[in-house]
Amino acid sequence: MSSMAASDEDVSHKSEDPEQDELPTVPDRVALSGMPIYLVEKRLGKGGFGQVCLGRRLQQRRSTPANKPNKVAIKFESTSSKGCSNGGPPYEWQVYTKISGCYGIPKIFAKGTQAGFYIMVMELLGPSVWDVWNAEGQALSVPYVACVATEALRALQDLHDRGYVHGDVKPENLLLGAPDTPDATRLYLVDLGLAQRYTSSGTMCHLPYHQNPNEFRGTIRYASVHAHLGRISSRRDDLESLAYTLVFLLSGCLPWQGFQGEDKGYQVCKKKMDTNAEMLCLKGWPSAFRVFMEAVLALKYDEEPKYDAYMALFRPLTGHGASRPLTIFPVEEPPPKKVTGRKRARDDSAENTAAELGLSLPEDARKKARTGWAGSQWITVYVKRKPMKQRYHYNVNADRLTTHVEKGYGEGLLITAVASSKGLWAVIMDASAKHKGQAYKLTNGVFMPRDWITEKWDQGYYITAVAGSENFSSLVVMTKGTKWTQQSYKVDSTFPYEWIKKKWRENFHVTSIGTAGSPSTKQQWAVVMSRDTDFRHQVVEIDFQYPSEGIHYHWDKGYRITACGATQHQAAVVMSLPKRAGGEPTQETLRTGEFPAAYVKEKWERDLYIDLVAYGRTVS
Ligand SMILES: Nc1ncnc2c1ncn2[C@@H]1O[C@H](COP(=O)(O)OP(=O)(O)OP(=O)(O)O)[C@@H](O)[C@H]1O
Repeated sequence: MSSMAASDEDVSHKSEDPEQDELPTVPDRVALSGMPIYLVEKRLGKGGFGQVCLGRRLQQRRSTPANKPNKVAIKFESTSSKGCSNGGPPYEWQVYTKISGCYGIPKIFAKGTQAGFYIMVMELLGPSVWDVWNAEGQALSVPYVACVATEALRALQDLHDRGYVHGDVKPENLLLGAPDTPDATRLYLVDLGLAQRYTSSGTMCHLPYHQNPNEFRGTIRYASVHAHLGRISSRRDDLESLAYTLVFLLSGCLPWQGFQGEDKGYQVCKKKMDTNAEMLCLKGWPSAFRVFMEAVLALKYDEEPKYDAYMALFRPLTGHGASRPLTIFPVEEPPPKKVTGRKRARDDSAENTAAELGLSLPEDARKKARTGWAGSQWITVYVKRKPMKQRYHYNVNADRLTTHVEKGYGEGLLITAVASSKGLWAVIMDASAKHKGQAYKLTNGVFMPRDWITEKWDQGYYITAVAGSENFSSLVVMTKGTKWTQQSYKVDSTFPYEWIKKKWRENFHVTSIGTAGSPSTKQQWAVVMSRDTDFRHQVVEIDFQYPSEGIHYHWDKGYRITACGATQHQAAVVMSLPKRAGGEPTQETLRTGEFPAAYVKEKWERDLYIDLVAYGRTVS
């Protein structure tokens, strides 16, 4: 079973030296009911929670029944291991039972307990693709990697059809068959410790989308960006991990290797977002690898991957007949085309296959997919309201701010949203709130002026909007007469999701988000949470780009955006369900390079008013 966030940057990452291991001593023979006795011989491998040993049948038979072979692999997991759920057998057992017979998954002959171990007797396999990659000088040929691709895809297709995602696709979990057997060139997918259902077991419907930022499962090097961001697993995640695995096997490295430190996962995820398919797939490679990568990176949460089309991309690269490095799933193959100029024709065929199979992304979709460069934009959120007066000011210098705000106050307007871009301020004022008073503070180089905020809290004001600039100056707006009964805020260099979860349990909800700093300084988030709001439930969507997919998903479920903020690395959106169901306001969002002055007037004509504004990273 894999650890929660296994780090695997070291190339020589598996020690097989028994001197260095502190693993519990396993029995020297295994006798499970219905099975012959197996003598336990050398250790074949070990993982986070268990060890796998060779088992040799005590009384060997010349011809053995397929379900009681002479040699097996025996996986031992201590009954007190953390990997065993609620003191019961390892979770992986359940998964193996549910998916038995799946293509490319090793056979399980027996499961049982003996001498303080959960024991699983399984089909004996050979070295992993990682071992082969290492033995071959840390790079594998195109035909070899194309075979790995087709076989892994076929196995994943079957696994996904059974309602499971693997959750940890990587070279170490792709094993060849046992050496010196007819299966020695077959590929198997092992380690189902992180496998999860992505459909409900009863209805087989796709599980609803959800993001739990900070929750990570898998292996950092190969994990999908969605896994890094805590989105619940779906089929696209296995395919993204497979795409990274293929690049690793071909090139010998991935651009995000080498990050260290506490925020390694964050740095790796950011680098993945900053790297597009073209950057990963080197120029001389057949285009199938790039086309596959582009297609899987563009998959939606519940979209069914086009496995057959992906396999069709790689098949022509696997070689023919006996020259093929691995056995691949047999399909009727078209005769090889007669071509002149071999390399060029091969590349064209991948592009053509992609187009025929609907894999090529149209140019506009390509632009929306990971572009490989980070860009900041204005995010404005509009809400439908009864006609009212609204004013916006943008590119406002600190010296001019008071003049604009006091003028608005004179007209009976209050500040409802603020933002900062390139040292200048944006302020939205309108007549929507019927509050009893407002105060604001513009600081110079101090993000969130604690003393002033505390003083205003004592006078019955609550923070209703906040923004920060690159040099940590901040604009804090506090309003009197909200229904809230208590307020708390947190300033942190990473998005404080754990703190938010704790406060949710205390009946607080996020009511404002502000950010400050720049990539050259430290970036900071300020999240304000208030008690007794009108919200019933909240979710957070956070990404290294504007989290459109999550926003649309939650809009459909009745959630509306009620807070948003962005640093120059990430954008976060908080969406809420109101306590009173029904009547959710119409909401629209806009992302623009410049402040959307021209669009705002158009929106006003449709009674859509700016509700929230932020400036920060929206593009990857
Ligand atoms: N059927 C098998 N035949 C031969 N070797 C095997 C077999 N299954 C596993 N191994 C070897 O044992 C190692 C550990 O197996 P596995 O990944 O299933 O254990 P794990 O405890 O779940 O590991 P991890 O913590 O890395 O996820 C594998 O990397 C592989 O080298």
